[in-house]
Amino acid sequence: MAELTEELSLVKAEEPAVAGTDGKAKPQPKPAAVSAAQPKTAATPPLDVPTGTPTVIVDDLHIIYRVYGAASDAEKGNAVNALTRILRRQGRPQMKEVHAVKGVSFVAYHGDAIGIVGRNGSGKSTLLRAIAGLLPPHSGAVYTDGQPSLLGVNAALMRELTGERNIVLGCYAMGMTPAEVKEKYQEIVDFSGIDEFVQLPMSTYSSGMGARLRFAISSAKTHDVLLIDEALATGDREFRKKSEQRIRKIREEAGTVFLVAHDLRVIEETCNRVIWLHKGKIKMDGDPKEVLAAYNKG
Ligand SMILES: Nc1ncnc2c1ncn2[C@@H]1O[C@H](COP(=O)(O)OP(=O)(O)OP(=O)(O)O)[C@@H](O)[C@H]1O
Repeated sequence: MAELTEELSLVKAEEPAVAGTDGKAKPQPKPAAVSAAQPKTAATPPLDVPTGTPTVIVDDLHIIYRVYGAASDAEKGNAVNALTRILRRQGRPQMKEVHAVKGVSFVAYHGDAIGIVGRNGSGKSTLLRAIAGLLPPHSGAVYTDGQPSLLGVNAALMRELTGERNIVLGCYAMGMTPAEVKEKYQEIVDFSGIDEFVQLPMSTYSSGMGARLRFAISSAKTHDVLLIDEALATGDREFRKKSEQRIRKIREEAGTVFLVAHDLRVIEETCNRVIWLHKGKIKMDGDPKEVLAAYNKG
């Protein structure tokens, strides 16, 4: 570990607070500046907020994916469609648009842990990626106070490297100094529970072990805005309990946490607020018990 830290001390962290993951948001205005531009409120206003100043403002956000070379069902290749296109002098269908987030607005505050629920394809991951600054809005805007860090199931740890190397690299990627990495190393190993596997390449880990290590690395640092996409879903009960405590600690240290998980228990145990997305729109936003009860009803 000591040699590794030394060896890597030459590596300069250029992108602080990336959570060992994949991105960084655009420059963000301070809450005082943005609070004046209060966005339209969500369908149902949150109940258990605010505990502090706004950290994230999502204002009438629309995200559209453009899939090139894709054809809609109506355009798919058959003789009639091909002939129609020839007669209309149109080329092959080139592009399909997927309107994944449709006019979403809400405000998150310091100390909020917000669960995002919704069916497959409702836009949860897209919304998180947009808050992290990884997807440009088609229209509308996202303002964040502080650096959002996205921890996703596919967070950029390297499978061919050992857990040890990934911990060190991940910590550097989050902007820690060599001394901080040394200090945090054992805590990360202990929290992840991967024990002696830390010396083996991550390609030998089960998906649960990989997810636990990613969460342990990312949460070793205090984040202004931590975005977690399903990372806790593969943990066992004991790990979920530990993660819950850590999320609480991040909230106490004045951060804001967003959590996407299909396991509603994780959301209920961890969050003080839940946003229900349906077909790219907010269907409900408020107290976890109320929103989850309505969501479960369908
Ligand atoms: N890279 C992409 N290119 C084109 N369309 C995409 C892309 N990523 C997501 N989509 C589409 O955007 C919509 C929202 O997807 P998204 O992954 O955000 O939903 P989700 O609620 O996170 O789903 P899940 O619960 O299955 O993870 C879906 O219709 C999906 O097919």
